[in-house]
Amino acid sequence: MSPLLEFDNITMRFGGVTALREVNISINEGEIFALIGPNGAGKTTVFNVVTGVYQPTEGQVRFDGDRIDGMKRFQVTKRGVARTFQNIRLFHNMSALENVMVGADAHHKTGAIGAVLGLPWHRKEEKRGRERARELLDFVGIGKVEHETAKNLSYGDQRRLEIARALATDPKLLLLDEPAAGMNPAEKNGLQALIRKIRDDGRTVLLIEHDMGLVMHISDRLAVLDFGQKIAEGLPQEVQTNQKVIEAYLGVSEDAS
Ligand SMILES: Nc1ncnc2c1ncn2[C@@H]1O[C@H](COP(=O)(O)OP(=O)(O)OP(=O)(O)O)[C@@H](O)[C@H]1O
Repeated sequence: MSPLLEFDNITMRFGGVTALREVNISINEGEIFALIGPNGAGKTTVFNVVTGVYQPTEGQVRFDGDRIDGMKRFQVTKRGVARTFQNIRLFHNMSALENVMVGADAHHKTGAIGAVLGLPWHRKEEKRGRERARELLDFVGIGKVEHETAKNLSYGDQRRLEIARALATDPKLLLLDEPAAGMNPAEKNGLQALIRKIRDDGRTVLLIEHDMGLVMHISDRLAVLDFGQKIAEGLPQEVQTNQKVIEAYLGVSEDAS
């Protein structure tokens, strides 16, 4: 089986800063794959390279068999990649339902003209969009608050809403940037179940997460970045006992032992 996402020797430089150095990552369809590493290791840069925010300085990114490095963000979205952000980015004064409907707009066929003229095709599409948004809110477990303004939702529900909005583009690959940040233990358990449900629904999940309990529990495989380099990759139990990883996290230099 060919991988869904491949990072082939990716280097990303910002002036004098090398955020990623010759990184190779290969993620299979249907996996829950985690990216971990200390602050500033390059994790968010990986997301930004995948989603077309940055064009890598060197290397290629392949998604579903095609090169996507150099594509614009909306092109990458259309190919089937969606993401959430470290800091929640919702339309705070819109309802939960509206937030998800906006997320689905990337896939609508009729544009502004259809909306202004009230064309039947557009009305049909809007109705379908509303139904789909409802399904997604139910799927992530917040169907009951569809009319609630986003800013009035609990923190955990806002995170779920962000996920629903990302799912509205019907992605093959969902990127989650620190989805458990700021969650209490009950919310984290719920999130874990939701991530599994997303995978069981036929999607692939790539997540950045600092909560090691969650990562070790939920990931099929993970990769560890440190100062822009991949220092380890494998099953959770393999990575957990890897000496390089332990040193990166504890900040022990190689010649200190
Ligand atoms: N647009 C940019 N311009 C300059 N430097 C950048 C830019 N984006 C990232 N960097 C640098 O690249 C390095 C990696 O940053 P990145 O945000 O990817 O790390 P991270 O692992 O996501 O960190 P954190 O866990 O703190 O979010 C850092 O040194 C950062 O300052």
